[in-house]
Amino acid sequence: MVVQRTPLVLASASPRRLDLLAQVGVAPDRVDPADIDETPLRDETPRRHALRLAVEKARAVAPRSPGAIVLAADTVVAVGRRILPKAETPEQAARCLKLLSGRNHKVLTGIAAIAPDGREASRLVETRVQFKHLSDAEQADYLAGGEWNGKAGGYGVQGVAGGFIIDLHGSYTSVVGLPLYETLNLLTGLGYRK
Ligand SMILES: Cc1cn([C@H]2C[C@H](O)[C@@H](COP(=O)(O)OP(=O)(O)OP(=O)(O)O)O2)c(=O)[nH]c1=O
Repeated sequence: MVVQRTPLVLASASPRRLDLLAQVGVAPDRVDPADIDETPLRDETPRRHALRLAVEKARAVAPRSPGAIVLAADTVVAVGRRILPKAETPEQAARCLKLLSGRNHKVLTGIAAIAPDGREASRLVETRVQFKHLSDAEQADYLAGGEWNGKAGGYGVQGVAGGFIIDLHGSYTSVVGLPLYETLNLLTGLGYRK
């Protein structure tokens, strides 16, 4: 008897998430980004926000992917209780860099998966990141480079900003957008086989 493997759908538009899965030999059968409202709720903590959005993204895509496991994630950068935006303009990125310069922040990534039988699993992964002090010239150079575009908190640890980081406690892959250890556990728990 041939046992069919369950297809995997990645509910994300982030090329980083696809690359991270490829790094561990997971190739989604389909990529189907979720289009949901990502505005934080009033008084929502960064942890709750990242987890809620990951679950909502997975739930948005699951109805159009019968028979598949649907995987989604959400990454948020937070200073204290303050959620930084996903930078879409140089002004937003500049405000983020100023705030992150010379201090600690947290990167919260929520991951969620839904199995074909409707079972749901989710996790929240927290990483503490310490940035060095960034001079005005360093901030201007980084902004000119454009790597901040579309990234939570206006930076990408996998690029030039990797050189800003004094200390990182937690999951590096979670900061890039998908915590691989926890994601593999989640998928395996729902019956996914490579
Ligand atoms: C902090 C940080 C974030 N990021 C990225 C990961 C995510 O793509 C993005 C956070 O936005 P998300 O809303 O988590 O993801 P997305 O909008 O890119 O894709 P989708 O919602 O469809 O899944 O920031 C990095 O690439 N490097 C980093 O160091």
